[in-house]
Amino acid sequence: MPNAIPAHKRILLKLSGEALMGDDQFGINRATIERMVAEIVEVTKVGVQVAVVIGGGNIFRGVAGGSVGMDRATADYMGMLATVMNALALADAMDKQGLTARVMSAIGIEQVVEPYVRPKALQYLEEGKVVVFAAGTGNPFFTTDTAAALRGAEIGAEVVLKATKVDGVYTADPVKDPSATRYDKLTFDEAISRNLGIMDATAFALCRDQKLPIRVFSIVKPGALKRVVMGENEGTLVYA
Ligand SMILES: Nc1ncnc2c1ncn2[C@@H]1O[C@H](COP(=O)(O)OP(=O)(O)OP(=O)(O)O)[C@@H](O)[C@H]1O
Ligand SMILES: O=c1ccn([C@@H]2O[C@H](COP(=O)(O)O)[C@@H](O)[C@H]2O)c(=O)[nH]1
Repeated sequence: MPNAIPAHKRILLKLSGEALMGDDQFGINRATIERMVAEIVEVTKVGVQVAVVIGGGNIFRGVAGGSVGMDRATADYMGMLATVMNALALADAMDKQGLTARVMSAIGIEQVVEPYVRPKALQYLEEGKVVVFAAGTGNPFFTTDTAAALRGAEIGAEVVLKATKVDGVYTADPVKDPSATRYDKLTFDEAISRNLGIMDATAFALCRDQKLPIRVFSIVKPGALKRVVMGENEGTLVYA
C-alpha cells in the first residue's frame, strides 16, 4: 500500500528548460507546461512546499552564443533572461491551475518580477505559495543546476529533484549511447570522478558539501514527481 505521508516537507525542483519544448524545436509547448504544472499541483496537495528553479535551454544557452563568437558573459546574461521568460510562463500556467506562484529573479528586473530576497522566499513557502527562482545564480559562467543546488541549500530544502528528459543518471549520456545503464544510486564523488554529464560538477560539489541529496528523474513520465515525493524508488539518487 503506498505511503500517504510525503517523504519530504520542502523540495527544490529543478525543471529542465529543454523539456518545456515538448516535441517542438524551440520555446515553450503549452500542453507540456500545463502537464508539468499539473504534476506540481499533485505534490502541493499533499502539503509539500515547492520551490522551482527553471532552466533556459529551450530558448538560449550561453555556450551557444560563445561558440559563434559572442562575448561569453553577455551570452550567459541572455541565457539568464531566457530563464526569466520560462519562469513567467510557468507562474502563469500555475495561476491558471489554481496555484499561487511568486517569481523571484537573481538579476534586477523589478518591473517584471520581484528580486530574490531569501527571507521573503521562505515566507512564501511557509504560506504555501510556489516560489519560482529565475535568472539562475545571477552570475555568468554558471548553470541553473548550480542555481538549484544554491537555492536548495539556502532555503533548507531536503532534496533537489532534477526533473529532466531522461529517467535517471546513466553510465554515459543515454541519448548518445544506447548501451548506457542507469544507476539506482551513486555518491557525489562517483558522479564527479566519472564525469557524468547529467549535471555540472559545480552543482554536484555544492550539494555534496551541504549534504543535500539530488534525485534525477523523468518529468516526461506521468506521476513520477509525486512518486518521488512520496518516497518511492524513482530515477537515481545522488548522495554524500
Ligand atoms: N550520464 C548521463 N546520464 C543521464 N543523462 C545524461 C548523462 N550525460 C548527459 N546526459 C544528458 O543530460 C540531459 C539532461 O540535461 P537537461 O537538459 O535536463 O539539463 P539542463 O542542461 O540543465 O537543461 P536546461 O538547460 O534545458 O534546463 C539529458 O537529456 C541527457 O541527454
Ligand atoms: O547561474 C546561471 C544560470 C544560467 N546561466 C545562463 O543561462 C543559460 C540557461 O541555463 P541552463 O542551466 O543551461 O538551462 C545557461 O546556458 C547560461 O548561459 C548563467 O549564466 N548563470
